[in-house]
Amino acid sequence: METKTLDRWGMNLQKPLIIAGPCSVETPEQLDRTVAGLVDQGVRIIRGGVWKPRTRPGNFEGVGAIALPWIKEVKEKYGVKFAIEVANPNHVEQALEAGIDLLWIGARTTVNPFAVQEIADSLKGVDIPIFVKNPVNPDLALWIGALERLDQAGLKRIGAIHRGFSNFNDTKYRNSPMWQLPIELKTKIPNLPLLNDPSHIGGKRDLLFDIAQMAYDLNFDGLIVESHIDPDKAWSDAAQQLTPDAFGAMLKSLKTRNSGLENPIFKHQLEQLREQIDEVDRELLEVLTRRMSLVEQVGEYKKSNNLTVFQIERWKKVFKTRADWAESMNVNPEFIKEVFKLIHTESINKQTEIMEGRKLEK
Ligand SMILES: O=C(O)C(=O)C[C@]1(C(=O)O)C=C[C@@H](O)C=C1
Repeated sequence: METKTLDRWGMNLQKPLIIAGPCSVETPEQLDRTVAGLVDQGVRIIRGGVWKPRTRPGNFEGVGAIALPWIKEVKEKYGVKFAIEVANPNHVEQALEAGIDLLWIGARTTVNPFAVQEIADSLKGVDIPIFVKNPVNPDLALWIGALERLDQAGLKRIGAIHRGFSNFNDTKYRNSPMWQLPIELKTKIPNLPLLNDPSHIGGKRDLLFDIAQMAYDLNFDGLIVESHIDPDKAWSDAAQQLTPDAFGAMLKSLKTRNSGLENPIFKHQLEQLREQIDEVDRELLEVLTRRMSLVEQVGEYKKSNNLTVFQIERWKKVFKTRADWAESMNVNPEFIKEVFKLIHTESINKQTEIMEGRKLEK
């Protein structure tokens, strides 16, 4: 898909692009005071939820279209641009009529191709920047699919927002970052502007800085952050919103990184290290190939002696010892466990092929 990098969006946008504002627009006063605070911190694009899709009914679901004139007012008063979430063509129509500058599609909408297509159709012929949040589930194809629907509708300024993924196992984050997914997205669509949403990943104020710094380290194009003039009294997402002052302080402490290799000395050192990594990776592959050849020999033995492919006692031992070895070598045992789970799955597949005398479908 074709999309323009941020510097070609024609709105004088620079990397890092910063969007901040309340989770929900609540009252004209709350909006005005929050925007005033954020403008003081140098923020030029404000976010604010008008329609809020919530997981369960009975929670505050946004004030709705009555917020649109309030938004118009702060836009004029402070000269800011405004971004809101749209979940259906009706929202799109009202947002465009109200002169909203940027749109985003939320995580609960991205999961539904029917809904995304309807939004894309309602935007045909309209030239407005639009961001797509990742779907709630870690499904890269669904995320890309939503971006492609907008691309096919003719939108040229499309971006993505990484807000983390639902994961019942994760106790630290509200939504697990699963950084490998935005990295894969960027690898597949390098031009795509990619923002990080530390508020929804963290769910708690004190986690935001580390998440945002990680995003900067990974060369994200910017941040979208929830900020409220009085976070503890916020009608939604109270625990994860920052005051404009706290947000300003966070922005100042974040370290931006260079993606290019301007310094020739550093470039040379990096190239040398990369050459060594190439070599080590080749060795790693050779070792894996050797291991797989042994596994295949075990497979032949199991076939002639009619033994099961999966040997639970041996597998438990392999799994435990490798994690212990990792610990003693100062390598993260959780990482090694994941590596060995993958290796074991491949062993099982290879031996099953040997047993059944046929290739398994990939
Ligand atoms: O020890 C075996 O029986 C093997 O086939 C090797 C191996 C492994 O990959 O380490 C593979 C499958 C078994 O479930 C256990 C271990």
